[in-house]
Amino acid sequence: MSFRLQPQPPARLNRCQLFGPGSRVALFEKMAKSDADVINIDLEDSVAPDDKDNARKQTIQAIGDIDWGDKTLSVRINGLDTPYWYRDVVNLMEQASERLDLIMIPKVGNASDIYAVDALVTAIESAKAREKRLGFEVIIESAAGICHVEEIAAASPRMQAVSLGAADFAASMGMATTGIGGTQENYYMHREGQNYWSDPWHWAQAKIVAACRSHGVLPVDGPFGDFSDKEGFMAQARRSATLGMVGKWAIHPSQIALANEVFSPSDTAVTEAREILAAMEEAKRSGAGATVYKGRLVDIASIKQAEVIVRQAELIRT
Ligand SMILES: CC(=O)SCCNC(=O)CCNC(=O)[C@H](O)C(C)(C)COP(=O)(O)OP(=O)(O)OC[C@H]1O[C@@H](n2cnc3c(N)ncnc32)[C@H](O)[C@@H]1OP(=O)(O)O
Ligand SMILES: O=CC(=O)O
Ligand SMILES: [Mg+2]
Repeated sequence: MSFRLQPQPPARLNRCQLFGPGSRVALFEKMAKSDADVINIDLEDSVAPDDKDNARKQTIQAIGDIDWGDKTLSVRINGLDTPYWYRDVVNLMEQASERLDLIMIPKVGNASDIYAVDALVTAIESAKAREKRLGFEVIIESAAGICHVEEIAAASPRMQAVSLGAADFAASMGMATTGIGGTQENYYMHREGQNYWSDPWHWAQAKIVAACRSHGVLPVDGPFGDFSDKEGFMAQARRSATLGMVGKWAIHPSQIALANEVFSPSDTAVTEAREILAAMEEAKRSGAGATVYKGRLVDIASIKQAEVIVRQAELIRT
């Protein structure tokens, strides 16, 4: 127990982050018109090395030219282990319009990675008299990243969100799979002739959620590679939402509606949350700390649970 209150994460929607390569300009308008809350233009792994300069130029142009509406606009820069990242940051900060909201830093391993990017961004922001403070989101996708996730979440006041990147994470951990997220064929318990599939991503997700919630940062589930498997995507997203994550990436437009559905509380859930708050108000008036709602215990902790759902519903409505 701590006397410090848990900080609130940024009050913005992050149900779906739609990715598209910075080298595919034809996708930008489609991304802008989509129903995703966050747009991630990628300069990293979906862009071939020979295309990096061109993708960066096109991305900078599109940030200013395209009407991105009220979406959160983010660019994924290259990793700090490449020769590209500093040029990504310098050119974005010197040349892109202030419409840019966030940069996403991939493959972060510790708080010093964030510190290095923060130092560069802060210097350019000041030199160029940029008025809007750029935010950061990062991907946890390595063994080092998951070991240091708490210091990473706390590394800068610019930090807004942390995603789990299942593909690189699996590679870094030496996991025996080429799948990106979801159920893994060989990860099961066996009992009395039956196999029961378990969730290999669970512990990493729970660790990310705890680090984010401790430091007022949004926890997000990353990519689900098989975009033909809608049920698999939904199952993965529902598990993430149940653990406390606020959204999931879409690597194809067919995944946007699925993510929005899972990460928007249903009308029934919102009605129930409001009824719990009303029941607790009534209990408080009669001097009780606990009461019964639909045959089950609700108490002061239930108020906080219900408030999470009501707050989310209000964000969607505004
Ligand atoms: C592990 C990681 O790091 S994941 C993050 C990095 N990866 C990415 O950014 C990849 C993002 N996704 C893509 O590049 C593409 O969706 C691909 C390569 C997977 C598939 O692309 P395509 O073969 O063009 O897909 P498909 O033919 O099914 O597209 C259907 C429609 O959706 C459009 N579309 C495809 N991808 C996107 C996208 N990311 N955003 C918006 N629209 C898109 C297509 O232009 C097409 O539009 P049309 O009907 O007007 O012609
Ligand atoms: O960058 C994302 C991943 O899954 O790797
Ligand atoms: Mg990755």
